Amino acid sequence: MNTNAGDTELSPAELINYTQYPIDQPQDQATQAIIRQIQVGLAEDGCAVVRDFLSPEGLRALLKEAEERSPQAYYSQKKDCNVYLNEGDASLPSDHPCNRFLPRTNGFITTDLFGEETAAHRLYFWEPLKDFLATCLGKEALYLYEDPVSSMIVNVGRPGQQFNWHFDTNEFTITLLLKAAQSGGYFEYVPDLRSPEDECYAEVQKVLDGDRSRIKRLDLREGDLQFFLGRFSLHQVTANTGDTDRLLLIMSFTEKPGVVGSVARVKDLYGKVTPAHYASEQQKVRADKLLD
Ligand SMILES: O=C(O)CCC(=O)C(=O)O
Ligand SMILES: [Fe+2]
Repeated sequence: MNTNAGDTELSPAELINYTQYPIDQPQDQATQAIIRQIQVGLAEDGCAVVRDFLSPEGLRALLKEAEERSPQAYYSQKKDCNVYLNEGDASLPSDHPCNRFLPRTNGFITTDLFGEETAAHRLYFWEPLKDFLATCLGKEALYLYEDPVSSMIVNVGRPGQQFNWHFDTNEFTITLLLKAAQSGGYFEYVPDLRSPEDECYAEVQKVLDGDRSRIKRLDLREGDLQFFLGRFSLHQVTANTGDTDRLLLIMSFTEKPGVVGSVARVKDLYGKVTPAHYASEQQKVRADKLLD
């Protein structure tokens, strides 16, 4: 029984636009076509959008859950962040990307606020979704991001709020836009700005210095699914210039099992850490040696 929605509980397949995207049937022609579309998008610019991925009922249920929880969103005390969302590096010059701090004012509804009874939880833990994403990425398997605070979250962008240029900890993210900003609140990104082998500091610096030549802006609409490689593509959300909140559901996946965010980053962004964060600090699992 769904105690939140007060109406019939929707199955994961009912949350999505299943007729168009029967993703639990990998051999279906429609699924094959959408996999190809995503693969082309990812290869061309590290990002792909699936229009109207959510069913109208699914969008309604997920939005309702997010709106109910948005008063509990966490807003960091620290408002100036670098692209690595870490403390910076005093041994480097002040204009080095590690020491360039920009305003970040958005908030997050964290994973722990979405119990097992929620539609968001059901969708995130739906095995066919994970398998579908792995196929799109040409990987044998994909793993849920095991961070108990930030694996599946909602980014809340109130009027005036923004999220600075940054890289994610986890490799793959899907986002579902639940409520668009009336104006502003654009997702902008630079595909593949860094690679697992190279931080590409000079290229990061150019973006921070205002070079927009490599920047792409996404046309994302409510109910769309965005497929994104956030560990390698620098990205930001521009200021919400409308009068209503922008709400975006984020589900994260990793290449290796057992990835958990760093204590400092998670505490700062999401306001809480768990014993799992401290445990993973001793034995950090990452598929590369990049900063996060
Ligand atoms: O809100 C968005 O579109 C992206 C949020 C994001 O980049 C993040 O939470 O790491
Ligand atoms: Fe991000």
